[in-house]
Amino acid sequence: MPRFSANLGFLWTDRPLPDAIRAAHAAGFQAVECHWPYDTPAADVAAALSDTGLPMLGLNTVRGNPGENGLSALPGRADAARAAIDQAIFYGADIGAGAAHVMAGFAAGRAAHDTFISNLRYATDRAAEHGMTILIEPLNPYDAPGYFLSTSAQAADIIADIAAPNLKLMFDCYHLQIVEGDLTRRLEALMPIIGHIQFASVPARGEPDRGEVHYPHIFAHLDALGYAAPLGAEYRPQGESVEAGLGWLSPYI
Ligand SMILES: O=C(O)[C@@H](O)C(=O)CO
Ligand SMILES: [Mg+2]
Repeated sequence: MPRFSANLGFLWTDRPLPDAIRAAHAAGFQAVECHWPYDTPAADVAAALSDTGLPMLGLNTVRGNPGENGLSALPGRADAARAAIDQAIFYGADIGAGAAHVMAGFAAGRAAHDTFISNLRYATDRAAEHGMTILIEPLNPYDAPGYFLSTSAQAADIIADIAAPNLKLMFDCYHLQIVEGDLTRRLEALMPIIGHIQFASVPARGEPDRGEVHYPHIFAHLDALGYAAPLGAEYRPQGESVEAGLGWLSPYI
């Protein structure tokens, strides 16, 4: 049976993060994940995770200055990128998070590639000290025009190049349906390097029971492939509340 993680960067954003964790638990999610939890004391997050028994699957490195979307592929910004990596890993270790998503940023070209590789080597080494995984995520060019990492092939090449056992692909079905499609075969092919899977309807990025992707098929197929980790519900609720749109979850709890 598929299991699900509530992405608290998009779900229950109307309340403090510890309360969002409790709401996810009450709704039947089996894990949570977040984007940028840094304004909340780690002890408060850890307490909510302990109270509910939910694991925190991951968090993101900070985006950087206004208008930026990550720092790790930006030439000349290694100090800031590595501070962001350290912050994510230390905060993640304090709350028992399994992974940190290292955000590349808006950049292109050889220097950006080399910078990203260098910062990812740093990140995988630091994360290994805490038993954590580093994730990289291709983003679609409608939501993130100019983002350095935009295809699964580019991510796979980087992962092969670095060859660290704790560097994995964040396969966001929403982004990759837009960029590449063929989700069923692509999930199968990339399974050896996938560290986390996220989903949302396409194109609206809402609940998964609408739009151009038939997620019951994707969820069942992943289950049949033996993928047992919780799948990340990273969507913007389209209705009155998160709870009002959770009909898609009920067959699984
Ligand atoms: O898909 C996304 O946008 C997120 O997973 C993320 O971490 C970058 O904003
Ligand atoms: Mg995502």
